[in-house]
Amino acid sequence: MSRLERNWQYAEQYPTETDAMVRARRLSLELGIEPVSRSVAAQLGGLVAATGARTICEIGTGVGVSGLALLRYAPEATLTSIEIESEHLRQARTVFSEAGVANARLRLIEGDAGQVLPRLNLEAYDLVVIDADPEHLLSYVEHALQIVRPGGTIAVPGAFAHGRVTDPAARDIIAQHLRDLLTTVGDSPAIAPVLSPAGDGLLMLTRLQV
Ligand SMILES: C[S@@+](CC[C@H](N)C(=O)[O-])C[C@H]1O[C@@H](n2cnc3c(N)ncnc32)[C@H](O)[C@@H]1O
Repeated sequence: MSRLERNWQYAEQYPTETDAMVRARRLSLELGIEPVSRSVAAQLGGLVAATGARTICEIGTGVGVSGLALLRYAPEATLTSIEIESEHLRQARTVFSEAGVANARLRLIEGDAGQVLPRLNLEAYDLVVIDADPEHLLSYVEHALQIVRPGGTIAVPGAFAHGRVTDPAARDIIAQHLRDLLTTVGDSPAIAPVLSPAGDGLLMLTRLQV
């Protein structure tokens, strides 16, 4: 194992999670739903804590691992989370309930993000997390830039597409979309981009107040 791999593995194993997060992660893996990794969960929770985010929107609830991380350090925050699979949402409701998250802090929307995002209020969210349907990522980022407030952040776990983005031989559409996105935001005067190697890559785009 190389030094960089050791560092990555150490960072992945470092975060401690609540019992509810551990249970949700186990359930997610049992159901074949890929949750955010431990270090990505920690970075999302840390981002909320650092920025004081109160209004959070997420695409891809899964069974709620990322949702629990987003709400972990922010008792005042509310989470709007969009999920296309009713069974995933049903499991997520149980996960949030067993974790003691009050219903008033949650708006769980069953539907296709492509249909739901245009209905959300403009500039209403401090943080938008996109963790679903990578084929439509570029469109989701465009919508997210509309609903996030100036100074707010869009977070994209899975930014390396299971390592394909960094593999020059990988030419599939999702890897290409992600490379296009990384190039576009890297040059944008309106966005501060940060690419973390946590998990499978975590891209964080802060909408500048220009
Ligand atoms: C990678 S999993 C999300 C994991 C979750 N963020 C977590 O960490 O626990 C992606 C989820 O997005 C959902 N999904 C896929 N396509 C979608 C779409 N078009 N709109 C909304 N949700 C979608 C899937 O059903 C799946 O539950």
